[in-house]
Amino acid sequence: MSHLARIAFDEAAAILRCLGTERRLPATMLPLAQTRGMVLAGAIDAPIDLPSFANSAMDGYAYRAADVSGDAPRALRVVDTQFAGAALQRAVGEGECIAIMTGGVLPEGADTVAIRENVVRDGDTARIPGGLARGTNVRDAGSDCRVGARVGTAGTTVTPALIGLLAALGFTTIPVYQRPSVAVFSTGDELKPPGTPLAPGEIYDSNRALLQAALAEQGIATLAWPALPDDPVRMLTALRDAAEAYDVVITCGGVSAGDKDLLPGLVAEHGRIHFWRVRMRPGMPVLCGELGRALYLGLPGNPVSVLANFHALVTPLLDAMQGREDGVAPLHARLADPLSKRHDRLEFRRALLWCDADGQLRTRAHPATGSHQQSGAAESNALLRIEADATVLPAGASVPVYPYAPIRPG
Ligand SMILES: Nc1nc2c(c(=O)[nH]1)N[C@H]1C(S)=C(S)[C@@H](COP(=O)(O)OP(=O)(O)OC[C@H]3O[C@@H](n4cnc5c(N)ncnc54)[C@H](O)[C@@H]3O)O[C@H]1N2
Ligand code: MOO
Repeated sequence: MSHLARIAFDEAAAILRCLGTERRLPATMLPLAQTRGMVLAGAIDAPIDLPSFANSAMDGYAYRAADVSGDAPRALRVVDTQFAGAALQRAVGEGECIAIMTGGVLPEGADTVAIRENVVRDGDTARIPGGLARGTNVRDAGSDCRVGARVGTAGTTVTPALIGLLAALGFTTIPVYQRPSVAVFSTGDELKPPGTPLAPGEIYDSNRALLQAALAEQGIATLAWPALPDDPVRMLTALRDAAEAYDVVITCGGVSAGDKDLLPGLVAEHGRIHFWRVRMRPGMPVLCGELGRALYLGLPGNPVSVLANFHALVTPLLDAMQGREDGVAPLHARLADPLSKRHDRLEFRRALLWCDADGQLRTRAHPATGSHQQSGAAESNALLRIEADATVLPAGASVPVYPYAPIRPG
């Protein structure tokens, strides 16, 4: 087998970004409501001013500021009512005002709105308070964004707030990169689906559920295949089928040094290996290659290795395939306690990440370091990156952290 072996983590991440960029998925126009979490495939400029007309920010009375100069109130004649959604009714002349509702078009001539609660209405007259600056409670045309302004940039993630803005601008469809299709397989004779009885030596397949949930968070739905047995013919048949139909095939288990760790040999013989084993912990035995038309990633079977490999390597690959430029980047947090490590691999340690009362991000490594210890992962919310050459880190040191669950106040 000629392939890269035991490479540095950053080299593996760079290879995956490169493979993902080479396999960038096509752009497509999709209805706005379907695009949350996807990546914009082109720049978007505002086709109109927003708001497109000057309007009232409050329910009240629109008038000319020049008519109520000084601090004394003045009675103005109410000549009309302007509702939101109605075309402009009539102009405001000298000594006049128009009752107006929030969002109503600002009548011609008017430049200021006094809120209803501060106005004394008596039949056809309204006593407007003095002292309001011209323009008070008026939302000018283009005060949100101007026609032609760049409101979306290619490579950025579509958020609910952006969807709202684009809807306000009248868009019904936008260009986004397609999401990759991903097939997920767990492998191992010892695996049983949760909910079924276990024979001695058997365990529940938890990696498939973990991977499916992690992919679902990224908007990628996966099929639930039964776990593959450690049988080369059945493995190869299933993986080849998946490789015909999916952009990425992910397996977990069977990539280390055991007698039944068959995947490196199968991929070398029937596909191509880019690299096998990365100097990281956990997740060291990870395998990356190609099968048929699909990219292939073989994650090790230990559940925390799956979690670390998924966030550190799979996500950047999927991001690159979608042209995402605002994806995974570490935050920096201060260590609450000192940390030490005795090996020379880069380590992703499960950690608690929180924000203290001073607005400082803080982190504390979870004591669990075994890659089978899932409770430590479920209790944590971030992966703390400890560089390969670091042995001791003092309390207060700034460290990169990758959140994988919500950050709460401390
Ligand atoms: N002699 C060596 N032994 C091991 C090495 C090594 O380099 N030399 N590497 C160790 C490391 S590090 C890891 S990580 C594991 C990875 O091994 P595999 O990828 O071959 O995975 P398996 O042996 O199939 O499984 C490992 C472990 O995880 C459990 N497992 C597997 N699949 C699932 C699943 N879907 N859900 C829950 N748990 C699963 C499996 O039962 C094993 O306990 O190898 C070390 N050994
Ligand atoms: O590298 Mo393995 O993933 O530590 O347990």
